[in-house]
Amino acid sequence: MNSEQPTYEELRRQALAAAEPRTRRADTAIACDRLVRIFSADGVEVQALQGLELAVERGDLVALVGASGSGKSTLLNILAGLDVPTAGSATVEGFDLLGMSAKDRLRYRREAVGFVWQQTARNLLPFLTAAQNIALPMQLTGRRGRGAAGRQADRVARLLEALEISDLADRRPAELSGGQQQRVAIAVAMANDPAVLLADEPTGELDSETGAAIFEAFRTVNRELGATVVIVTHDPLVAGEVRRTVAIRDGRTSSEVLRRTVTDEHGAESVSEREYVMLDRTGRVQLPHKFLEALGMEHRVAVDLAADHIEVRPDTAQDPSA
Ligand SMILES: Nc1ncnc2c1ncn2[C@@H]1O[C@H](COP(=O)(O)OP(=O)(O)OP(=O)(O)O)[C@@H](O)[C@H]1O
Repeated sequence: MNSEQPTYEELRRQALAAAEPRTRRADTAIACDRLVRIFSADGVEVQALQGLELAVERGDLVALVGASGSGKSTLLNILAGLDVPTAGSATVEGFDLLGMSAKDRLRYRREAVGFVWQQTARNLLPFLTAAQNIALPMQLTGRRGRGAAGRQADRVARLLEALEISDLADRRPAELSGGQQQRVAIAVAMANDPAVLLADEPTGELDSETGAAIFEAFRTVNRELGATVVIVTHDPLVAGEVRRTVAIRDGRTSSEVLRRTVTDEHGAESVSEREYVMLDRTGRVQLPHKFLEALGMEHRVAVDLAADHIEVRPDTAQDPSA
């Protein structure tokens, strides 16, 4: 470093002064830190999650994308309280998903999170009507006493209305289309007013038009009912519609796309998007394959500190032993 370049300490001071205040913990709905899930089957170990880090703010709507087998469903099952991680930490709305007692886990699954599956039939009981399916989770939490039945009926009506299915209240699942079933499923998942709604490929069995309408229903739930929503999807249309898309690669969060609406000087709105790669606590980043390929980078790269960024260059150094 020559004498005109700022020192590390000066850069650190400048960066701290310029940084936005960190998101307060109170605003975080989901926090996963170095999350590991190892499955053992027939003596073979599969590391489905390999130190995954993820923070989701309250009220956010996030899409999780990634190749088949990258760990998306494993993560969602853990967040749903259906599976327990091998190591690391995961907290959702103050519930510690590794340290919960069986009783707390049940309460967590019934009250703190809602879940929508891909298979429309899996979300609903076939012998109950839409309204009865929506009322069931409330009855299971066992809240009784004066006015409980009235409050439940009001909540069912409110959810039917929010999801625009009031006219389907008395139909059984077999009498509903796939898209209508998913709307009812979202209402069921929101019955106990959970803070977090999780969905695994909820539009996977639907045609693209119906899928877009269902995605709009998730938006409604996010906006009008205030739930933090995390959706696993393969659908690029869905992924392209949310403010934040998180990509998972090999059991870790690898990159993120953030979108925001910008208004130009003529008042015209457009969406600008920016891709970020994740930086973990040990300083590891997963650089995009296409960038590495373009510059033929592999194995070893040269890294330099500049005033406001870090430079990564192909390794052109001579091999000292050559
Ligand atoms: N119960 C299990 N037992 C053994 N291995 C498992 C189990 N569940 C998942 N795996 C393995 O963990 C890895 C991650 O699987 P996961 O289902 O989370 O991926 P995914 O990203 O959701 O894939 P897809 O998009 O195909 O659903 C895969 O290699 C999978 O085979």
